[in-house]
Amino acid sequence: MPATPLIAYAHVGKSFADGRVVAVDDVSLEVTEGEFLAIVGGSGSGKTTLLRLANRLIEPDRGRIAVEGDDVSRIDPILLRRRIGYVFQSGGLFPHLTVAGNIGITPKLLGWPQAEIAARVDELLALVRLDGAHHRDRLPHELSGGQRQRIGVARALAAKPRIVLMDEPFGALDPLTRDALGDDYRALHRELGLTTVMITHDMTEAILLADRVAVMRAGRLLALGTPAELSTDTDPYVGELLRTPRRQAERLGALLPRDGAA
Ligand SMILES: Nc1ncnc2c1ncn2[C@@H]1O[C@H](COP(=O)(O)OP(=O)(O)OP(=O)(O)O)[C@@H](O)[C@H]1O
Repeated sequence: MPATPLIAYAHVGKSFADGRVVAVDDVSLEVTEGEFLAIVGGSGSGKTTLLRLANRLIEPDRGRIAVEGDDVSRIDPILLRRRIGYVFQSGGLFPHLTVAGNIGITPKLLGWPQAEIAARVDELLALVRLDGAHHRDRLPHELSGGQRQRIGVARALAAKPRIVLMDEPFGALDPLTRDALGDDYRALHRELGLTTVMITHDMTEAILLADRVAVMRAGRLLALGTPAELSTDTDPYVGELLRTPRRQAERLGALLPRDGAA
């Protein structure tokens, strides 16, 4: 018997503005355990809406969504969100809470003992490669953008979720930091056995990090597959999305010396 998908969308639809804006249009999609799925697509194609339907930050108009086999409409939204880590685009940290306060917020809400929370905060800081003694008591504005995103990841992992949703987590970072964080997160995903759904605008990032890529356009799921599968997709938009990273790599290859030294 095939394993139950950790997230399953079945014919899900969501409109805004009294039905005038169709954000998600009849999307069916299953995310399997241990999978890293990237959602790509242009601005306004419905990526964030699709992601937020999974943890009930947005409610669907049509269709059914199941998480770990349970229909989400029957799970209390607060309890559901404690089961699913969520990483916001800009870190989404509480500005008045320290790093430790931010990371420990869900365990605290879950009633973990203080000592256990403190130990978990240190463990998570080490996991996202930040020095605990240096960072634990800082406020978010005392951190760099990359450090804030690392704290955002640590906070999402605090209550040991099996599923992590990420909305353009590395989009606002410089390319080197973005690359390092992407690689580090991918390693965490594997080590911790997570199931991850990540929105990105960047097809190169999607190809490098994800097992499968979902392409959204005008609320529809246009294509879904491994990068190799998508590279043979006959849809012109998908073809163009896939060709862009290769074309850029070829242009860079032609412009830069082989060893990368200027
Ligand atoms: N709360 C809302 N009220 C009205 N319209 C909304 C709302 N949320 C989203 N939309 C609209 O739904 C469509 C899909 O939005 P969504 O944020 O899901 O797209 P996206 O692909 O994540 O875009 P981006 O990449 O720019 O973040 C857009 O046309 C957007 O304007």
